[in-house]
Amino acid sequence: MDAWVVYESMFGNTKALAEAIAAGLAAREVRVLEVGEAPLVIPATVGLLIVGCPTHAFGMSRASTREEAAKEAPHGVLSARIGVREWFDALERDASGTTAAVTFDTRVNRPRLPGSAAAAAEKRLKRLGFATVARPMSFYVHGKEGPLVEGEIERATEWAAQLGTEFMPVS
Ligand SMILES: Cc1cc2nc3c(=O)[nH]c(=O)nc-3n(C[C@H](O)[C@H](O)[C@H](O)COP(=O)(O)O)c2cc1C
Repeated sequence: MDAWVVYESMFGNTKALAEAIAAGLAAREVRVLEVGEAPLVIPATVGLLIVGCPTHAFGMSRASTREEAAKEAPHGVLSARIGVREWFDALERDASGTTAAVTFDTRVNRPRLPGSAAAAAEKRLKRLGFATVARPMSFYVHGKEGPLVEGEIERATEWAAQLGTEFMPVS
């Protein structure tokens, strides 16, 4: 079984976590895919789908929030074409209902700021028939453009290692 890590990222923080998560799943077949490049059908060989996105306006990004982000990125944003929301709009349902799926997001490190793109993404995956198997996870950045709060890369690697042990045991 393979694992896919599909991410959306404007300034690179969510991408860095996606790569850390792939590292945490070491010894398994892992593909890291930018959401604009991610296929619209998840092959049956994928046993674990991990989807990550930045929190924008208390939820998943929209074209308007990505445009806002682009204004603050003179060299352009990484996910310039679509976000996870639009990918879900086009993604084929999981007919088997057995593909394990987990979501994560990035959010600013401000106490009591509500809203999590990962929680919204989990709901969409459930409606698409995926078997959401772990609670949505948030990782924190210092400001809109980052950087990541110290220790978040390591926390992401450890989180992925636990997911791997639980849902993709290496025989
Ligand atoms: C338009 C816009 C709206 C945002 N809204 C929120 C928000 O509601 N809550 C939050 O915690 N962070 C918010 N942020 C900060 C993003 O979560 C942050 O930019 C992101 O986590 C950085 O990850 P990235 O580099 O992968 O894009 C917002 C950022 C932008 C650009």
